[in-house]
Amino acid sequence: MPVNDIDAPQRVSVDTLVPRIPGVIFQFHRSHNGHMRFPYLEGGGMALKYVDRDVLARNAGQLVEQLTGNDHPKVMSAIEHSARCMLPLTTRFRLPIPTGKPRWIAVSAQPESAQDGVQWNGIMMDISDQVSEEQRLRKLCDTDHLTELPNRRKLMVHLTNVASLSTRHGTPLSIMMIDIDHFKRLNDRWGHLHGDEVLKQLAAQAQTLLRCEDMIARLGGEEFMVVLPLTPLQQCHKLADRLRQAISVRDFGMGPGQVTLSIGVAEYRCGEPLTSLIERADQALYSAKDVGRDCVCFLR
Ligand SMILES: Nc1nc2c(ncn2[C@@H]2O[C@H](COP(=O)(O)OP(=O)(O)OP(=O)(O)O)[C@@H](O)[C@H]2O)c(=O)[nH]1
Repeated sequence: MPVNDIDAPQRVSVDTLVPRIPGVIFQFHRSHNGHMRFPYLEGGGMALKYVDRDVLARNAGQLVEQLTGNDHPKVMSAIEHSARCMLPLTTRFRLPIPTGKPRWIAVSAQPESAQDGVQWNGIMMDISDQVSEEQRLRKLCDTDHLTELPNRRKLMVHLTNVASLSTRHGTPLSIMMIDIDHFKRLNDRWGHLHGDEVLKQLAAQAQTLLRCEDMIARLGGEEFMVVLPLTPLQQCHKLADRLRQAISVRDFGMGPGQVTLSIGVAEYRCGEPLTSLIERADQALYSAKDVGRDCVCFLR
């Protein structure tokens, strides 16, 4: 018997191994007329429990049509692109599960020309835990930990998107720059923890006054910004004043009138750099401070 026989590769049958792996190995076929099927689909893990392999061997159309949200067009376009360019198919989708939350499935497959169409050989893995972790980390990156509002980073991404829509469709877009007046004094008198509480309550109240398509973010310190799509300056000014008023009469545990806001508002000018828009709102905010605080200003 050879000395190193123990290191020799063991013979394991594929039939024994494949059902034990935490994923699925498959062949997927799409014919020229668009008919899709899985001639081979084997593996382990929980995702396979919820699919009928005999049905999928004949017709995978039903499975693809079950996909929710934008997963259906996303998967179809990934298949199309892979078939056209003969490049690897790499995508992810949510597999609906009858008994609970959909599972996130990642697909990676290599295409090859086949009789009557294209065939892919590949793997699918359940990546639900990984996706949950990604979502948790993304939320952490995008959120202000004290108020739980979106932070500056998240707001700038959002503002860039809505400004681009506004330019494309010629629709109005306004922003508010909000700053709490004499916040240092408030902290000094009532303590930093009470200051934190004011920031939290202000954030919560502002959200109740805004529409769901508006976004309020904490830029840092006692400064906030609101992005209001489909809103001209006059309407933004009115809303800012309503917010200013609501805060000025609120108690915050110190008696009314202790917390007031200065707000600068500005409307986006089609195609201008975002820095110009923010600069205008900032200058309007400085004007509000200059004229005595607890008011809303815009630049003429
Ligand atoms: N409690 C609390 N205070 C904060 C936080 N972040 C920044 N601040 C305080 O906010 C205060 C801001 O002070 P200033 O920039 O001088 O502004 P202000 O006192 O509001 O004066 P005006 O803006 O001119 O009305 C500072 O004392 C900061 O320490 C926070 O997360 N919590």
